[in-house]
Amino acid sequence: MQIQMLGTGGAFAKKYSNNNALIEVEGFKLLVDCGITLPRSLHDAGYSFNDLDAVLISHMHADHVGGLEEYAFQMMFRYGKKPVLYIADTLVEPLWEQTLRGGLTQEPLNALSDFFDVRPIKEGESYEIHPEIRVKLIRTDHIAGKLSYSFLFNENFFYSADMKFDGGLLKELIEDGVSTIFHDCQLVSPGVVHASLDELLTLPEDIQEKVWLMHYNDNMEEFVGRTGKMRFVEQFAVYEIKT
Ligand SMILES: Nc1ccn([C@@H]2O[C@@H]3COP(=O)(O)O[C@H]3[C@H]2O)c(=O)n1
Ligand SMILES: [Zn+2]
Ligand SMILES: [Zn+2]
Repeated sequence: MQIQMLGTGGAFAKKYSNNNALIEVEGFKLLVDCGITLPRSLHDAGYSFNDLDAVLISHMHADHVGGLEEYAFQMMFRYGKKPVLYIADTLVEPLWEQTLRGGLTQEPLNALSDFFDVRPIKEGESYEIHPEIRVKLIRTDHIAGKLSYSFLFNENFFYSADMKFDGGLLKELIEDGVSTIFHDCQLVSPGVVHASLDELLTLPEDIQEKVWLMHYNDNMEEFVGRTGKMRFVEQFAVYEIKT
């Protein structure tokens, strides 16, 4: 599968767009998270919302869901379609009640399912999004009292939601055959609600070799050469992931 980051920035980054991605297999395009800057970054990458086949959501922060209102409106009023939305079953209600309802509600439209073809998925179960794209949600720790789910694609590509450092999970994933990890990274410690670079540098080198850093702040260039064996993912570059 191919992955192109439409943005690689942290929530407050201005040089880099929100940390959202496009996964593509055989022409099928899966958007991974849809933040505030996504409508612009999707356009800059040469795509329209109508080019997307589905969206997958990790958690309720605006850099991950803030572009969904425009996605819904464009699909309804410009293209006359309901986009397919994969989301944890536990986040379906919060996405509507706490995030989208204010902007999208209009008589007689007053439910998430009026705008999206909602496909709720359960943590820990494998789902086929496309014959060549399977996803499993792994609940990972981000903010107290807030659910957040990282993604395991095709049993061997781990894409972190925003998450605190969890070295035990990363070691387990590698033991289970994961060969590529895209991980959020707070460059300056403490990480607080993200994995910090210092924490990620405590990983053994054979794991670091498999780690690509994303969701970074505008000072990323100061850290080039200071990330051990880990590499930065670059906005708009296309990466081929062997799965
Ligand atoms: N307890 C919190 C909550 C949030 N934040 C910051 O707000 C951002 C929201 O998007 P994010 O990408 O999860 O990153 C969060 C922190 O920068 C934070 O630093 N501490
Ligand atoms: Zn974020
Ligand atoms: Zn977050």
